[in-house]
Amino acid sequence: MLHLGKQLVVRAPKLRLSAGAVSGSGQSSSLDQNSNNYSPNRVGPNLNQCHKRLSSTSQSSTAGTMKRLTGKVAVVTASTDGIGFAIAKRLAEDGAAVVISSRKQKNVDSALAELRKLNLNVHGLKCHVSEPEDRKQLFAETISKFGKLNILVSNAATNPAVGGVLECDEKVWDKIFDVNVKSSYLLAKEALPLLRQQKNSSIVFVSSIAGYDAFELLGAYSVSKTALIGLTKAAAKDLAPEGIRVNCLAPGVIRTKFSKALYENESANEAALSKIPMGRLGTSEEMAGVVSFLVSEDAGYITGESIVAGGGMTARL
Ligand SMILES: NC(=O)c1ccc[n+]([C@@H]2O[C@H](COP(=O)([O-])OP(=O)(O)OC[C@H]3O[C@@H](n4cnc5c(N)ncnc54)[C@H](O)[C@@H]3O)[C@@H](O)[C@H]2O)c1
Repeated sequence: MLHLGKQLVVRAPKLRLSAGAVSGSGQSSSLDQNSNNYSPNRVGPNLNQCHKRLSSTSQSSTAGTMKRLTGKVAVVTASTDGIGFAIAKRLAEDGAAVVISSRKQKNVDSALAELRKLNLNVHGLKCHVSEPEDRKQLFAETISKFGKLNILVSNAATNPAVGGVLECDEKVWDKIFDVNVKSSYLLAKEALPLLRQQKNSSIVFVSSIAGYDAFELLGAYSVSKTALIGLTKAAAKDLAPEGIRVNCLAPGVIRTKFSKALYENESANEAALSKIPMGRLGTSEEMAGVVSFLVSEDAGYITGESIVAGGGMTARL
């Protein structure tokens, strides 16, 4: 399966999809329960203390989960829609100040309005990730608005054409690699001096399940996503001694406007679902939850990892 940009392709036996044309031929305590005599007052002081400790641990971890990113500042690219928007929203809900961006100012404005209605602490600007001046401005405004940077999420991606990897036109290849890979590397490189100034900084690259097993009609895109998994590992090793963690999210098939051709077409939808053991598409919010975990201190000992969130699809690889 796969999505991308204006086009979407599901890899299933004899199935081909694109946004424009779809065709395919188918393929309480256990003591409570176990003893009628149980009562906290009758089990002695040690167990009572244990109960108190457990209950205070669970309260504090709940509170920590609710606002686990308080005090952090995050930049999320391509974050006015889809998975990027959900990531920005979730990081802000978890307490971070978040800088959103997109290639179009009007998309930035409407996303900011939506997030601010929720009382979230956000700033936004136009950023085409391949433009050096835009990237420079992204970090400059992050510092002028929020004073620091702790988290970079590189989410922008493109796929201008479908086809097998060796059928890919050189210009298309360059465009895919420029946006998906080179911009991710440059964003990380340019964010690094800022991330180095903070404790517990981290980077998340958004790859794809296609990075593990190329979608046949999205060859170059898939290879670009494989490169991000490699970039994650290489950068993680370099930065681990400094305490900067680098991880990767590899979504499966996620219900965004780019996967519309799937869920709006019955046979395409069925073919896609047959490839997903959980029997449904993922949601942007589920992807955001993984990123929120990866950039939080709950993931403090995790670096160089790519987390597949694909409804069990990798179990079939
Ligand atoms: N939706 C899925 O099924 C799925 C599956 C696997 C991976 N992903 C990845 O998740 C991320 C988000 O995907 P999505 O489904 O929300 O939609 P998407 O894949 O289209 O998101 C990519 C976003 O990047 C933006 N973008 C493209 N070129 C840009 C540039 N030069 N500068 C700035 N922004 C640019 C696009 O406008 C778009 O909003 C992407 O990296 C995508 O490859 C998505």
